[in-house]
Amino acid sequence: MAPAMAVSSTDSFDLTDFVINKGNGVKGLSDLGIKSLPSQYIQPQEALINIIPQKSIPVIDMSNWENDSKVAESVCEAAEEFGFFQLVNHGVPLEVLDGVKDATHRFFGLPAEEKRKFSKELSSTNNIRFGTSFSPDAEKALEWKDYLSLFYVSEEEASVLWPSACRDEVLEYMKKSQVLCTKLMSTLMEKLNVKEIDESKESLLMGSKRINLNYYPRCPNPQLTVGVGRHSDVSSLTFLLQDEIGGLYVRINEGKGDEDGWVHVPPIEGSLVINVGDALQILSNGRYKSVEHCVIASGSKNRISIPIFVNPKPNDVIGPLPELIAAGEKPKYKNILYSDYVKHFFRKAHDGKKTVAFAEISS
Ligand SMILES: CC(C)(COP(=O)(O)OP(=O)(O)OC[C@H]1O[C@@H](n2cnc3c(N)ncnc32)[C@H](O)[C@@H]1OP(=O)(O)O)[C@@H](O)C(=O)NCCC(=O)NCCSC(=O)/C=C/c1ccc(O)cc1
Ligand SMILES: O=C(O)CCC(=O)C(=O)O
Ligand SMILES: [Fe+2]
Repeated sequence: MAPAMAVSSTDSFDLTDFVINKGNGVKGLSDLGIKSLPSQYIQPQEALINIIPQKSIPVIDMSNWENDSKVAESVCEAAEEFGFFQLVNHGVPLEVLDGVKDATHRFFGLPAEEKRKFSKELSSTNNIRFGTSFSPDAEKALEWKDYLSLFYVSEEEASVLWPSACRDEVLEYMKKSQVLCTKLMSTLMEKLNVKEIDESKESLLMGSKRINLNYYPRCPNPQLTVGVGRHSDVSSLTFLLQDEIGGLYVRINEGKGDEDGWVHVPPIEGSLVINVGDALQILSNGRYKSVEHCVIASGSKNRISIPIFVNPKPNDVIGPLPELIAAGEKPKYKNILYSDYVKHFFRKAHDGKKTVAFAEISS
């Protein structure tokens, strides 16, 4: 449980009650105009990062996708080498991206009592969760982020249960990004000699979707905390839309001495950031790598981001694809029920790339 706290100026203030139970979130704290960071948000030194300013992740222009096979080649290379890249001219209309960003601001602008209706405690379904930090019960230090997480089941369910402040725009964004998703998955599979995405592959690669609306309000001491701690996603692929503020960092050359460090993912108007998640790392037997990333807090601006996590279905068993094993590869991962993998991820605080060890075959 997050420790009970006292804001230095108001000793009787119960932070857990205000932020978590009452649904004010860190946005509520920021809106109070607090001048210093409450102690619960102070992260240990190792959570803070060594930044390499001269390096970056690839930016790929997809305008020539149909006529130039080099574009698809760059996507596969970026997924193998970096696990993270940005796409421009990707075909998802810019109005749709703007629409979902506006809708995110609209949702977080609602009064706390309205947002709290979607909290774990009050929501009528586990498929919708408004919350703060990542896993407050498991964390030694809290993260400076509020979120709304929506697990997609059907249009019908969404139209009844999702918040009306953002529902239509979120659904439109999910729908309009589907073509891009299928294109990227087919290309990544072709490179592994998996020629056809049949029904069972479609399920493993993109059988379920979760979309998060993330809100990182202005923070009084941004360098002492994090927006999101170091983690890799448990998805197969993540499509991330960020606003113009910046703050997302990706780890490159993990474990390679001086080269090991973090690079910024600069906001590019109209772009989408794509990253490989643990499920695709496991399915590809390590060929595509999920990569650690984190978000630093901003001292001056309220930032939003909107990841679509494209995942296996919760009841799928994931493991290295049979085509790879048939071609003689030694499996690096066990077969594991995807929902068990995700529960393992959600049960602990963010801890870099450690989740994937849950599926590794020990040598
Ligand atoms: C196992 C799931 C996740 C939940 O199943 P459930 O048993 O019906 O639901 P529960 O509400 O009992 O959730 C179990 C636990 O998971 C956690 N959890 C349940 N959703 C959530 C939730 N959106 N948020 C953060 N905890 C949650 C939460 O800890 C919760 O415990 P508790 O708080 O005690 O109820 C199930 O939906 C499932 O298998 N989903 C598969 C598809 C899926 O969601 N994949 C995850 C893609 S998300 C991803 O790649 C990255 C996400 C991410 C997110 C935040 C970050 O900072 C960084 C990364
Ligand atoms: O806000 C961002 O840029 C990234 C968020 C993220 O990594 C996540 O939600 O998994
Ligand atoms: Fe992430």
